Amino acid sequence: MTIALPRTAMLGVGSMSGSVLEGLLAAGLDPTTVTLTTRSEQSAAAWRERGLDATATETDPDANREAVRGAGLVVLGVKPYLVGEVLDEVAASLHPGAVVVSVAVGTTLASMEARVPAGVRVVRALPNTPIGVGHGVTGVSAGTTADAEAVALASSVFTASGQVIEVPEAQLDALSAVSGSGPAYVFLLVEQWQQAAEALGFTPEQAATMVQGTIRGAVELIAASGLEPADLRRAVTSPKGTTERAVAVLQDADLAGTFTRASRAAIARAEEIAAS
Ligand SMILES: NC(=O)C1=CN([C@@H]2O[C@H](COP(=O)(O)OP(=O)(O)OC[C@H]3O[C@@H](n4cnc5c(N)ncnc54)[C@H](OP(=O)(O)O)[C@@H]3O)[C@@H](O)[C@H]2O)C=CC1
Ligand SMILES: O=C(O)[C@@H]1CCC=N1
Repeated sequence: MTIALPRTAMLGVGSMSGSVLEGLLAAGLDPTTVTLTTRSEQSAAAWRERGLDATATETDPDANREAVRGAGLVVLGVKPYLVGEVLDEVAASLHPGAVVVSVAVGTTLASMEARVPAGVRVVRALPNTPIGVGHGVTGVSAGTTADAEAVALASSVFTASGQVIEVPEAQLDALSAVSGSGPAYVFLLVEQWQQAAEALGFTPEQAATMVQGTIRGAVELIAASGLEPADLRRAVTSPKGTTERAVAVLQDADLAGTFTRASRAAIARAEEIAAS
């Protein structure tokens, strides 16, 4: 698939929107379509080395304003506390009818719409970093002035390299608590499981092969078989066998309750950010 976008400004291109950009480039986006800004010259230089047009605000205070001039699509990839500041900075330079997409958690559509001129359409997106390798999961919510065309354009940025779920904004913090933060939960599981394997006497390399290979294989098996995870689990768990004992220990840990508590903690933090 090759993706075409209107002239696009990406303001802030760190872990998250940098992964979005990687996904777009892998999907065939013409790099000359995009203008990037970062805070530091070091980050901008790293993108320029890859042939992209990138300017740092620390060397050019007009970088964000220049980037959005004439852009039909503006992607905000800065930390939540900077979204308002950056929008105030660029508002007067935004192209009438531009679509502004923020990937920030806890920064509401209302707070962004209040800062942009009439006619500028705002969309929120909550992607996750695997988008950089073609496996993103992104939640998208439309602002009050975002029409179907704006949502389709915003969504195309993320479907280029993964799946998109459109949800009302009221559900976006919860979606973020599942799939936005989710890669961190999986990386933690991998870390802890590899530690456990090493404690059984395996080398770090052997532990990584066993744990990461098993996770990849199991996820592929869910997708390829079309079966429910519970059915596949039962197929591994021989009655009176070894897995049964291990799974009983894991079930004692109340994983569902733990995931629910973890998600609620993330949602509470998103609400704190929105209120700040
Ligand atoms: N990380 C994740 O997995 C996810 C993050 N998000 C959201 O993504 C957003 C960014 O987070 P993340 O990518 O982790 O953060 P990073 O710190 O990795 O990236 C922030 C980027 O913003 C740049 N920046 C800072 N100030 C300015 C400015 N005034 N003008 C232009 N660029 C600026 C930074 O430049 P420099 O590199 O020079 O510092 C950097 O490129 C947050 O709002 C977060 O809520 C959403 C979902 C998942
Ligand atoms: O931790 C954070 O705040 C961001 C939002 C979701 C994932 N990372």
